Amino acid sequence: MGIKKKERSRNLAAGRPPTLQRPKSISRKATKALINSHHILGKRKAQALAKGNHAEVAAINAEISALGGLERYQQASLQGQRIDRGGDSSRVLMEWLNPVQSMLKDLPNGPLRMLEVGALSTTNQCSKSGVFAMHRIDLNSQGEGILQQDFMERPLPKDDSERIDIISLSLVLNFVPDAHVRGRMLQRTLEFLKEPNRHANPELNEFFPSLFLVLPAPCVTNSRYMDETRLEAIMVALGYVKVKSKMTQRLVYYLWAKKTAACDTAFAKTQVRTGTARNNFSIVLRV
Ligand SMILES: C[S@@+](CC[C@H](N)C(=O)[O-])C[C@H]1O[C@@H](n2cnc3c(N)ncnc32)[C@H](O)[C@@H]1O
Repeated sequence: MGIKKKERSRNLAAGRPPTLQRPKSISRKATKALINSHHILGKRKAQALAKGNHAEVAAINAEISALGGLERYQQASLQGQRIDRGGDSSRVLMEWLNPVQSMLKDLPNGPLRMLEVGALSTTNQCSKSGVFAMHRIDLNSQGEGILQQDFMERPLPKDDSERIDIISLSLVLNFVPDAHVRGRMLQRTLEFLKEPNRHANPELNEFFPSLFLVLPAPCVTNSRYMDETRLEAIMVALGYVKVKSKMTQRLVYYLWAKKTAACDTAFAKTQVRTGTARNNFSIVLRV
């Protein structure tokens, strides 16, 4: 009996598609180091590209490949989503949406549409909740249910049926190496979201249409060019209002509701803090 059981589970595992296999576990320290190395190489590559230095770009690409490429980076990121390492970030979003979850299950025009940019899994909390029609994209799809697509190249919605109720940018903006592209990415979210105040229920209008944004906490707590005040000023200029926020030692989470049209305010890379042990995370907005 026992032998049969063992065989059955081995067979199941053997038949599992490779994309659904758990990545080999690496230590927290090694995960962090690998992710940091990728971010540094990404930044250097963006600088080399801006200078038109093709030899340097090729050298950096080789370094990225030697680290296992985007694939290995994504595996390291998935490690960070493990329950014992804090769980996936959409858990926080679903907690925030608790007061309206029952309403979301029974909407007259069907489920709200969620676009998850930088999706690594189809089984995180927002997917499992069953309250959203999920649309997942990533530069490098990890498998079925995730479309391989660059958000910056995603075709714009033709009509309201293609517009989105909530976009998730969880640990994506910090992955983008260029501050101008980060700004454009935030501006671009507006082009995909539905118009505000479309629901009969005011509680739903409070939460949607919206952007769920997650960043490593040091992007706002320890950057020379970014703090909470500046991030909020940028988001308000885009027409967003902060509905929820939460900071842990590692991450900062926000839910921003789209409320008004964006205004013509530009944000340059301006120093907001001094000090040597700081990072250079910034977002530049051009109008
Ligand atoms: C650190 S992982 C974040 C994964 C997951 N969202 C999380 O919260 O753990 C960043 C992911 O964003 C993806 N990404 C970065 N820029 C993107 C873009 N322009 N369009 C689509 N995906 C993008 C990368 O390919 C990578 O898989």
